[in-house]
Amino acid sequence: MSPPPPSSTSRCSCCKVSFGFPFSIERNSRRFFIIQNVSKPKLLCLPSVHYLNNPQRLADIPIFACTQEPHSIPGSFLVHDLETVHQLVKGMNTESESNETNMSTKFRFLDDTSRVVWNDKILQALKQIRERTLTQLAYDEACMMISPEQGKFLSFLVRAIGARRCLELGTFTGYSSVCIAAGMIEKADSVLYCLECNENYARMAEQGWTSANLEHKIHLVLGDAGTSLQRLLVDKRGWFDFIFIDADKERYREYYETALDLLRVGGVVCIDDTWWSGRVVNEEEYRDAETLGIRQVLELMQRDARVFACSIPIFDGMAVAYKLETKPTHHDANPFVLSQLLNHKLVDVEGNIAVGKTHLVQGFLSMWKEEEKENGRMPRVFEENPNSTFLAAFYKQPQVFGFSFQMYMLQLAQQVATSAKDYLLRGASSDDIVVALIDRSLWGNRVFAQCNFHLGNLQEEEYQIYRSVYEQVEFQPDYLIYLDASPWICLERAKMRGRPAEAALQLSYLEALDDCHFQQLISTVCQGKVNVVVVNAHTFCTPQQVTEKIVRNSKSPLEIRYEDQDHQGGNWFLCALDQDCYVQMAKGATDEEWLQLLRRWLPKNQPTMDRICLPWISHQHQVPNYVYQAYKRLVCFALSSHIAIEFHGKAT
Ligand SMILES: C[S@@+](CC[C@H](N)C(=O)[O-])C[C@H]1O[C@@H](n2cnc3c(N)ncnc32)[C@H](O)[C@@H]1O
Repeated sequence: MSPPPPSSTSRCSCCKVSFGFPFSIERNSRRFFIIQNVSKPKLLCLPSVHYLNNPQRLADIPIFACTQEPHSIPGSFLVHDLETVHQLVKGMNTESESNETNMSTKFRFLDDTSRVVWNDKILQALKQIRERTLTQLAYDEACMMISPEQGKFLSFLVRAIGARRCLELGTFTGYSSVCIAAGMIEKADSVLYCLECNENYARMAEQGWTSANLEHKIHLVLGDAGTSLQRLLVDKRGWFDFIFIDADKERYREYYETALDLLRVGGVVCIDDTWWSGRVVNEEEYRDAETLGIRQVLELMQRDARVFACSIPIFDGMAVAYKLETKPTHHDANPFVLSQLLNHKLVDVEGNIAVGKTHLVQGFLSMWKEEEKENGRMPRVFEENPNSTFLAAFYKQPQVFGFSFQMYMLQLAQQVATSAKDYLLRGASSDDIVVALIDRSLWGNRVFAQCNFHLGNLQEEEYQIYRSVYEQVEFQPDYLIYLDASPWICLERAKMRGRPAEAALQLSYLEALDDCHFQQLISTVCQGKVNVVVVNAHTFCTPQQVTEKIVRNSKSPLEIRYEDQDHQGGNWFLCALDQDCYVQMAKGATDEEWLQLLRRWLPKNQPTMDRICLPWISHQHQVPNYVYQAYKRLVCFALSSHIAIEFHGKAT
């Protein structure tokens, strides 16, 4: 029998059965073809890669036909020509259905070996999931499942890298999740997080997990995958061994970027449907959001120095990438930041004296050096350079020089702001990279004035004069990068850099400054007019770390809420620590240490931490100094980690 003419559907003249053969790769990405006119429904599985290569030669397409799971079930077999398919459909070839020798020897080999990991319970559960999905859902929906050979491949990958911490985006009715969980090594803390937004699908998946006896390893996270990923980033950065991306294609690039953040070095990310029935390579005809989404992620992976990636021609295509150990380089972090986020922007870097602002802006500059070569122009740093004799005199006799020094600094800060704005204005229509970085601006100037007022270095009338002049200047940066470190650390750094003018710097002054910075930071975040990025600077932070935070903040701004009433839940902080611990935290803890502390106080079963309640404490409250210092660091840690804060007991 000669092959039917190319069309997306054809009807067999003798048996009147409709075949959904994908003659035209552009039109049909379907992978399963149910032949209906037979006693039991049959499944034909056409690996799309074959018709991608040679869509017209149907006789060359291997067609797997079976009653249950293709390739995994005894009795499935390989059909090499259409004639056999026709015979099958007409019931003329029942013999071959039970003839296992017809099965591809390669697939049999895989089946047998995978049995070690996939026990009968798993196989049975997979079969049920596939059947349930095909019978209970519309055909087009059911086609979203990965194929059995992909399932095995996922299971294999997971086992090969010894994955214990896995994540899946897009769970659907549970087929791929069972394959992944089945491949995970058996440890008490092995876990697969499944992100799915459709509750109906998730319930079906849960049935499958229970039948496969895997429910104890799987944690369902219902909701939008993008939002769930942001929550996971709070405390699961670099944590996952394996991530499978199979949710909405439009957002593949975003998912891939976040997945890389969540993945440990040596971890593997796997992306499904990357061939997309050939549409990804047909740019002229296919510009829909899904195809573009897949194309974008592939383009990114091709030039991504963070991974070793490869494309697997299995089913509708998969891309697999292994996360390499990379030193943060100029190349990693900034192309996006430069072109998409910071270009033509005013970026204000703030923080206490000696917290590491200059270190950071210099880091930014060296990161941009390559661009300078290409563009002939480069981001500029603007900073105040006060007269060092005057500065030293102020540190020695703050009450004498307080007002005059503050007004002098205000005038310098205004000049700096004007130059930075001019620079941006001049470069407004330029294609060059134009970023104005300010190493402390009017924002910080105001903090200093307020602090000197509180310390009695400025009189009431003097402070009023300062404020009336200050308020005449309009200044609003696009980004405010706030570096937080304890006053102890700032003092040590000031001593280390050994500027003569700072020789008389006192811890009490740095503490008072820290307090005023903190108050102003909270109120700036609450006002929500400026994009604030908070960074834990207890160790010098790199431009790459800051860049990551900027990217993150641009997607979801920091959040602080107030509750008028005092709330029991917020008081844990005050009774949580012993004195040693407070002192240690007050001096500056790493993000990891803060996380450990917070985890001790969270309900055991809460998988992520995205909001904390805290009592509102200010320097007026009667708490020991070390408690207050630790408290400020904790708040800054939460902001730097994108944990939303609910303050209790503070009037708004
Ligand atoms: C292609 S299917 C996944 C198939 C599944 N991996 C399997 O093999 O059975 C895509 C799934 O992603 C889910 N999904 C789509 N967009 C999502 C989003 N933004 N957040 C969470 N899930 C999403 C859909 O509801 C659907 O269940």
